[in-house]
Amino acid sequence: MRVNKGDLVIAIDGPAGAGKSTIAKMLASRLGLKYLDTGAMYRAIAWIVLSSGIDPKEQEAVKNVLSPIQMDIKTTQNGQNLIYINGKDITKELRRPEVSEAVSYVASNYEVREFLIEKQREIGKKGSVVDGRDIGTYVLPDADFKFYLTASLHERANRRWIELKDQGHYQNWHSVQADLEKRDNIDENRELSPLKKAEDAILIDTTNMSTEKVLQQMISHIENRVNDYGK
Ligand SMILES: Nc1ncnc2c1ncn2[C@@H]1O[C@H](COP(=O)(O)OP(=O)(O)OP(=O)(O)O)[C@@H](O)[C@H]1O
Ligand SMILES: Nc1ccn([C@@H]2O[C@H](COP(=O)(O)O)[C@@H](O)[C@H]2O)c(=O)n1
Repeated sequence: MRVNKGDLVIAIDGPAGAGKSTIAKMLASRLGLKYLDTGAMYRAIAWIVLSSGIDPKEQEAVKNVLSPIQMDIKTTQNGQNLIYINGKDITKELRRPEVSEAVSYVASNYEVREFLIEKQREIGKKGSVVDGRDIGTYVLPDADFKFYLTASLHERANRRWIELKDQGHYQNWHSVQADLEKRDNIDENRELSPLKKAEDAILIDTTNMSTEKVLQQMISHIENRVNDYGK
């Protein structure tokens, strides 16, 4: 384990809508670590693919969008990651339904993963909470703490439906559930670093837990191990 508390690396993985980014942001803020949302990075590539009129399933065409891209990530005061492509902030585009629909196809592309994973390792290697699908298994396998957050599909669909409604996007509840299920299915079955719980990750089923309770459970685990280590 990294000796300095400020250097800790914490990986959070799990299926879509499990609460990873909500919890990762809260944890980073409580522990004074930086937060990295790797899903936003894949979404940014998916947005570029769509904006270029490319079919997200066209592997060859998708990889060609990468070479002219300069991706920069900044973090706001409230912990949100802002994604800049060639100097332009595209963050508000990333949660569009068409991006959500395309992103898992784009994320199955070998070159896309290589391109982003190199950046993720560089940013996440010290003092960070990183959320995604393959952080504990592949991106940062030597993370000090690994958590795998999940919740029932029904509960995740409820949460996402409420979130969209609060943002003024009224979507059919069944289509929200179907989107999550489809994305999980592609993410779990792709060849390169699929969505999977790392063997040494702590599984937390958040179906009936508040965000505060999830956070408390994670913090107690971290503090117990950090304190034991210091003895
Ligand atoms: N324990 C919880 N109880 C109730 N609502 C929650 C809980 N955790 C997260 N939420 C809510 O569920 C929604 C989805 O959470 P969040 O975006 O953090 O999930 P995610 O795993 O990062 O999703 P994705 O992988 O799709 O980006 C948000 O509206 C969030 O406020
Ligand atoms: N480490 C990761 C993170 C994300 N993905 C892909 O991006 C999609 C969007 O992620 P969100 O967390 O923003 O929902 C996700 O469904 C994956 O296809 C990934 O492959 N690896």
